[in-house]
Amino acid sequence: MPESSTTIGEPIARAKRWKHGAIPVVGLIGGVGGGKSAAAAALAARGAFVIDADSVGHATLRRPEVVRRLAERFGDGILDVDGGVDRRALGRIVFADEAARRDLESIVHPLMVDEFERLTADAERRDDARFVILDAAVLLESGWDRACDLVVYIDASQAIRLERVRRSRGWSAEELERREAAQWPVDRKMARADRVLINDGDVSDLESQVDRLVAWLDSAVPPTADRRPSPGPLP
Ligand SMILES: CC(C)(COP(=O)(O)OP(=O)(O)OC[C@H]1O[C@@H](n2cnc3c(N)ncnc32)[C@H](O)[C@@H]1O)[C@@H](O)C(=O)NCCC(=O)NCCS
Ligand SMILES: Nc1ncnc2c1ncn2[C@@H]1O[C@H](COP(=O)(O)OP(=O)(O)OP(=O)(O)O)[C@@H](O)[C@H]1O
Repeated sequence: MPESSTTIGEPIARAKRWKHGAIPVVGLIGGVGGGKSAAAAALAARGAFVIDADSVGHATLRRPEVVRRLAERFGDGILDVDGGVDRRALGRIVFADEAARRDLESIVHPLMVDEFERLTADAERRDDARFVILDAAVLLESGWDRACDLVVYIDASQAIRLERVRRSRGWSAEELERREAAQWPVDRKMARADRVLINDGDVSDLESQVDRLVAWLDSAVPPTADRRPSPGPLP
């Protein structure tokens, strides 16, 4: 009997085709409130392993050494009654002052990147994850796209985004503007994307585009230096 390269019952190692392993890491970007997290939830329901950068950021703010460094830099006014970081108070400072935001990012981003790497390695080890989604509004601004294989942009008009964040988060137009001013213009972000999903309709419309995105991702091949996938809407 010919010698088999694998033993029955032994998992067949998946080939490392992408930057981190057998499955691609897909960065999810878009304007504030455009629906990245909604798209990520639909992708998770279709087998994606989702890394939510906002949640990773929130967990980082709970680390005692981070709380201490932030209080040293921004004062005790950013602490809540329990001595944790009051995100509203910190947000008021950093979305009004670029130097302050850069200081916050220099404290939390390196720790967030460590966590992205840890979670990505976890996902690559699992055999049930179809791809990794890194849902991160500031993916391009922070250079995190360099760790991604592909980038997908979730588009929605400014008016729709404002209506959504007003309803879901109680944000004013000024709050949305302050956060947008801290990010690249939407056109610049979209120009970097390999694929664009239009999220101006209802959730079922978004989900049908996510179905097409998943089919496209399943057949995607790693881009090379001289060959990126042609950017544009889904087929
Ligand atoms: C400033 C903080 C305390 C405000 O907390 P808050 O609960 O109000 O907002 P949350 O973290 O949920 O972010 C909501 C949205 O704000 C925008 N935003 C958050 N941080 C930034 C930033 N550094 N630059 C630009 N936009 C940002 C994004 O669109 C994000 O999706 C918090 O956002 C933070 O610690 N930011 C630094 C870490 C970071 O860059 N996180 C964003 C990862 S995408
Ligand atoms: N197609 C849609 N129809 C109705 N509501 C939607 C749709 N897409 C997103 N929403 C809602 O709009 C709000 C903002 O969406 P979401 O949180 O996904 O945006 P985001 O791009 O992740 O925002 P951020 O930039 O702050 O991370 C949420 O309450 C979400 O449920």
